[in-house]
Amino acid sequence: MASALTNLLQSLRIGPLSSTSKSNPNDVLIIPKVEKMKSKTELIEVPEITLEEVAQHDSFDDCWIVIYDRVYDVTQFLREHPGGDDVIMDHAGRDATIAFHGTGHSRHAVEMMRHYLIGQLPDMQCIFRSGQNKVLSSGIPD
Ligand code: HEM
Repeated sequence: MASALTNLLQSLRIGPLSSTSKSNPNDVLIIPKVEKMKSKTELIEVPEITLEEVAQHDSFDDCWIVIYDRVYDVTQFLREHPGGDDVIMDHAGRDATIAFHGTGHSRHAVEMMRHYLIGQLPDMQCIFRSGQNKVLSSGIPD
């Protein structure tokens, strides 16, 4: 059981630095910051983008939004969004978390989001995630 858990944590890249020591209290948990999934095995980090920078992208032809402290470029997606472009444009260049959450998007919709992920807010501007990836709401992207 313990090794199954260890394997799971290792496959998620969350685990003690040393794989040889058993439950050393000095082990440090490595928890990845925000990473964009390039393939199943390759993870790359996304850059920090401030709310001020996001605010510069508030038009139909250049639309960024913030959902759960992560920044998405939805310029192309706007046109194909099943809920319509207008509902996203209402939040262009700003935080859209509450509207996104309130709509009750499906798991499929949440998984789609990774395709549009371009960055994350700096820690100082995060309001839904803080510290070691603590999430204050449920049903959000991993
Ligand atoms: C990257 C961001 C977004 C993605 C990938 C996305 C994706 C989707 C998808 C796949 C659907 C179809 C229903 C579902 O599977 O849940 C949907 C519906 C919808 N979305 Fe989004 N969405 C995004 C952002 C937003 C935002 C910011 C709003 C703001 C209000 C919004 C409002 C809606 C609405 C109103 C519907 C229609 C729900 C219905 O007819 O039942 N979406 N979205």
